[in-house]
Amino acid sequence: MSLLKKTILSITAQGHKAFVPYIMAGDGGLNKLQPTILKLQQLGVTAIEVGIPFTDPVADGPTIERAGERALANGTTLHTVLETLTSFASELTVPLVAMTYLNPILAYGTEKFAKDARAAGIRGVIIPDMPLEESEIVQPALKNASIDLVQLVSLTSTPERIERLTKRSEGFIYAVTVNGITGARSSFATQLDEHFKKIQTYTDTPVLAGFGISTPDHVKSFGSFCSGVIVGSKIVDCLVQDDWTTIENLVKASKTVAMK
Ligand SMILES: O=P(O)(O)OC[C@@H](O)[C@@H](O)c1c[nH]c2ccccc12
Repeated sequence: MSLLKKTILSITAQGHKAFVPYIMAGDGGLNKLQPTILKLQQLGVTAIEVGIPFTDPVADGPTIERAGERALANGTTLHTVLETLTSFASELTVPLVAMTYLNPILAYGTEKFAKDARAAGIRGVIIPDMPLEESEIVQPALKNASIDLVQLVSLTSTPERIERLTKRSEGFIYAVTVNGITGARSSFATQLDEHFKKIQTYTDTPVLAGFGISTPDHVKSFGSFCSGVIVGSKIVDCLVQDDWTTIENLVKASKTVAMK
């Protein structure tokens, strides 16, 4: 079993929920990356999703898009992100998951990417613009480096597709909670619990909810019917404002969820 999957399952076995913050590497400068990651792991997060800035982030809402623009403006590249992560990889106690579009990986070279990413502490990759049918482009190289390829399941996927994505997803299943792009939201569609429970019937790989989650109450309500949550835009905002209290309260909520 992969480290990522094992890590999440050990959290749920303790009666807690996984909490995976998303950060944009290079937002505020790459010298912020090490202190931010070390502080997040100290707060007890399960894994950290590290975004690689990209010029054409089609799945991203305004908060993450602007964070990416700031990171690109100060010269952040996939290369410099991996180099920075590698410089403190020995201090990592949680697995990192890279969120990147396909182009930067292809430009870097898939074999080299997999090897360097692994040395940087990356144990999973999310590539939102790469359809399942094309995963052969990167999967063999990732497999060689023991890096999971995490699949995104959308609300509008057909049941057959959901089953296929779920069975192929490694590490965890990224279940998207809304139709649309990333960004903090105040409310969600009803009956999402049925959708999430259905996804979990196909596999023992944990299902995590992401998109829009931005309050401790969201963390608790999604956590009541899946294995945990991913929080992006809200974390990115808090980091810009240096608001660690809000981040701490979100993490705490994942440790006090009651299963329905
Ligand atoms: O920002 P939100 O709504 O909290 O959603 C998480 C999301 O930002 C993060 O997982 C992510 C950032 N960019 C993505 C692109 C595709 C899928 C997921 C992502």
